[in-house]
Amino acid sequence: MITLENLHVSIQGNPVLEGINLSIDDGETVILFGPNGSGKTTLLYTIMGIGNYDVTEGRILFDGEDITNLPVHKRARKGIGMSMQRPPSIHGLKTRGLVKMCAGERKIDIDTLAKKVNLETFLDRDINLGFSGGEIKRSEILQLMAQQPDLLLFDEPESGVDVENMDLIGNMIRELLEGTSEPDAEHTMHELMHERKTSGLIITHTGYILDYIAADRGHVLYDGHLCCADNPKRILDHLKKYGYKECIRCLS
Ligand SMILES: Nc1ncnc2c1ncn2[C@@H]1O[C@H](COP(=O)(O)OP(=O)(O)OP(=O)(O)O)[C@@H](O)[C@H]1O
Repeated sequence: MITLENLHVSIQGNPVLEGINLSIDDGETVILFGPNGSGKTTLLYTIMGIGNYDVTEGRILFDGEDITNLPVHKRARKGIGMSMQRPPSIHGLKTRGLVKMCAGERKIDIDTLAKKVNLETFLDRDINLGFSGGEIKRSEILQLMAQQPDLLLFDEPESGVDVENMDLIGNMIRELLEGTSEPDAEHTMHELMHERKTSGLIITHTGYILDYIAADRGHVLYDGHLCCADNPKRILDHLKKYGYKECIRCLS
């Protein structure tokens, strides 16, 4: 699905990511931990192609194609979608309009989708304008439900979300990653899981999202370097017990 090869990224001449190697296969979900300022958001934005991030070395392959220099809309069309930590408000663009744009050529029932995330009364409001933290996250999920990307990037889906909204958002993220298929006469659940193509890369500090999804692998991004590859719940337990300072020992 996606491969990052020796990715070096700078912001205004300052190196932020230094030699990231990461592969995410079809249907795989990867969790990214890391202290504040370690470069996690930079990594997701660089994959999505948003902002002024300079890839100074290395490349990004999506389904085998080099997308390192593609603009964001082309990456979105190829099947990459992102939920930002703090998406901007857009004056003059209604939520309904943006959701429609996200769907592209796909036929969707916007009102029915909006109902699933309790946003049916928000469709005619300017995107994110005056939305609460939880409403912004639900709006991001709604856009992804319309887009149906093959690779989902989530930047801290739990931030600013209360427990009830976390339940809704967690379940919707699981649905986006794992689909809604139920086993039937022809397909076992095991077969359905292996037919799954949607992949995910999810940044989390708290790990709450791990209560909702079956993540395959976790990594820690420390000071622009990727370290640690393990079961994400085990990484989280270690981080709670020993903090990020232990990561320095793995890097050295
Ligand atoms: N537009 C920018 N201009 C200058 N520096 C930036 C810019 N964006 C990010 N940085 C810097 O790059 C570094 C990595 O930031 P990034 O947001 O990727 O970290 P993060 O790991 O996502 O942090 P957090 O967990 O706090 O969200 C930080 O030192 C940040 O200040």
